[in-house]
Formats: sequence, structure tokens, C-alpha cells
Amino acid sequence: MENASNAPIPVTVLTGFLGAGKTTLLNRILTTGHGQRIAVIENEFGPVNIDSELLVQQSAEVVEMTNGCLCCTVRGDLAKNLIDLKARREKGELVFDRIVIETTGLADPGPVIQTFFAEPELAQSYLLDAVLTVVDAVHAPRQLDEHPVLLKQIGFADRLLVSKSDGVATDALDTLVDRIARINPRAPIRHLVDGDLDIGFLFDIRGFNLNESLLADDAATPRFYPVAKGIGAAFVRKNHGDEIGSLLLEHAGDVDLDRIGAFVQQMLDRHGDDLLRYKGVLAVPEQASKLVFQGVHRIAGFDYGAEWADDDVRRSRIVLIGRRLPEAELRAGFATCLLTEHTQALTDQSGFLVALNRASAS
Ligand SMILES: Nc1nc2c(ncn2[C@@H]2O[C@H](COP(=O)(O)OP(=O)(O)OP(=O)(O)O)[C@@H](O)[C@H]2O)c(=O)[nH]1
Repeated sequence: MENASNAPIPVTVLTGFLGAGKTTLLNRILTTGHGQRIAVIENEFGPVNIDSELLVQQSAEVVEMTNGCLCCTVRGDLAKNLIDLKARREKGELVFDRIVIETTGLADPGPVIQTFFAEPELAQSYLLDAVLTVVDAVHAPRQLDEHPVLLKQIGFADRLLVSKSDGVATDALDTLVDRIARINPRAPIRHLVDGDLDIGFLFDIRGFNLNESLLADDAATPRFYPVAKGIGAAFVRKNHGDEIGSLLLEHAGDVDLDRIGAFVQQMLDRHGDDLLRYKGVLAVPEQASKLVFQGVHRIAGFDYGAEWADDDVRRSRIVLIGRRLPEAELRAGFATCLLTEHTQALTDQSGFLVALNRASAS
């Protein structure tokens, strides 16, 4: 069997707190007949990699990383491993269609995600498809209170997968699902139950691609929970005491290109550390296409996407998922960018792109 084209290799990051059920899910992925050949990168916190012992050997290659936590000390090793896997694939030594990285339960997925955008060689060879986060229905309520890293794992997710729901009463499960939906309303939630695995729900999500469906109003996208006015503490109160939550900035119309560029730049400068994921679809004057952007911390990507259809209502939306976001400040900043029918539109389009370029580079 041969490797497919030179197209970028899709990568899935599988995360979740200690014991959540990541390896169990990965084994199910590896043994389900979807026809995709998968290489696995396993990271274990500590000197011995137990997880790789537990994995069924269906994957093309299991790379073990045991020198420390993937999120901090071995990011360079992750890049090296990925480059090495690609080289061996090109030589025909390894055959695989995609990679799954299973992070340790203690890992903040942020630096792992950033690796794909910060390293030019990786950005060319790999396509970060999605972050899948397994949430343990039995233990998550307590873990959420005690381990902020789980909030981050949920906040970064493109898909939330609730394991062990068989061990929890319906009421408690509903409360948990509501809580994680408040932390990350962008990621559809499914329960991991025995039986068929819906691989279409897990793979080829293209969660980091820039396209106009970033904020689609489809049924799979749960509700947003705009937080109350005020900063910090109010944000946390509205989000059930969780420090990480979401904020939707929305305007039924166009935004001024220069001003929204300055707003986004300032937001990333001030709050980039606390912004886990953000996505925006904007209408800008005299532009038939949607301006889309998305990012992780201070690494932002932006482009013009599809054109507004004739029956589309032009509107501008930004969803932010982050830690203790200062809602009043962000709403006020966004409000300065809004154009109404009576506002003179500015046509210089360079401001936004330059501003975002600067923000991405910083
Ligand atoms: N009842 C039940 N048990 C599960 C489920 N998923 C996983 N488990 C059990 O939970 C335990 C931990 O599962 P793992 O798959 O090893 O979890 P992990 O996230 O890989 O664990 P670490 O790598 O240690 O962080 C195992 O005993 C699994 O059998 C589930 O959906 N229901």
C-alpha cells in the first residue's frame, strides 16, 4: 500500500483528564473498520509509557514520548517526531493517512496546537484537523472544580466526548453536559457509548480551517451563553463558577475594517494568554466575501471566504472562548467597530490585515 498524495497529513489531538477514557477511545478508533491508516503519538507523563502498552497494535506506528509533559518540555520533540514520521512516510518506510496525538491527562493542549502553526515545516506538511476532548462523566464535576487544565482541554475542543455516562444518573449527566456546553458552546457534544463509533463525528472536521461555516447556525452547534455585563467575577458567576467560558459578540450588519482590526489586535495583545479559541465571520463594507478569522492565543489566521449569498443577512459575529474574559471591555470595544446604515463605510482594507499580521507575529 502506498501513501496518498503530498496533501497535508491530517492530525487529531486527543485530550482529556487523567483516566477519562482517551486510550479506550483510541483503541476503538484503531479497531473500527473505517479504512484509514493511523499513526499514533503517545505522550505519558513520567518515565514509563503505559498507554502505548495498552494500545492495540493496529496503527502504522506508535511513537512514545516519555520525557515529560507534551505541553511544555517536549514541544520540540513533538515537532521532531512529526518531521521524522513525514520523512519515513515519504521514503515509503511507513504508510499512514493520518496521525492521532494522545496527550497526557495533565496537558494543556494550547502549546501542542500552537506547534502546528508556529513551525513552518509542520504548517506545510500537516493539517491540524481537530481537538477531541474526552470528559469523564463520573469524575469531571469534581475535576472541573479542582483542575483548571480540564477547563482548558474543554475550551480548546472541536468535539466533546462524554465517557462513562453509563455510571451516572440522568440528572447529574444533564448538569454536566450543561456545564461543559457553557464552557465551550462551539463544540458539539456526544456520549461515548458501546457499539458503533461515528468516525465522521471525529475525523475530517477541519476545525482550524478558515471558512465561512466557522460559526454556522447548524443543528450540531449548541447554543451560546453570552455572559453578563461586568468583568472577571461576573463572567465566572455566569459560567457556573468556571473560569473558562464563552462570549459571543454579534452585530446585525457590517463592521468597520480598520476599527475591527485595531480591536482584534488590542484584544490579542491584552488577552491573548487567556483566549483559548476564537472565531469570527465578519461583513465588511464593499466586500462581497465574508471576512473570516480564527486563532489560538495570539496566533491568528484570516482570509476572505465565500461570498454572502443573495438571501444571506449580512452580519458580523465573533465567538471567544477564554479565561475570565472582561466582557464589558470586549463588548465596548466591539461596539466601536459597528457600522449602521447611517455610518460612512471605510474602504481601505489593509488595516485589518496589517493589524492581524502584527498580532499573529507578536
Ligand atoms: N464504565 C466505563 N468505563 C470506561 C469508559 N471509558 C473508559 N473507561 C475505563 O476508564 C479507565 C481509564 O480509561 P483509559 O482509556 O485508560 O483512560 P485514559 O484517559 O487513557 O487514561 P490516562 O492515559 O491514564 O490519562 C479504564 O479502566 C477504562 O476501562 C466508559 O465509557 N465507561
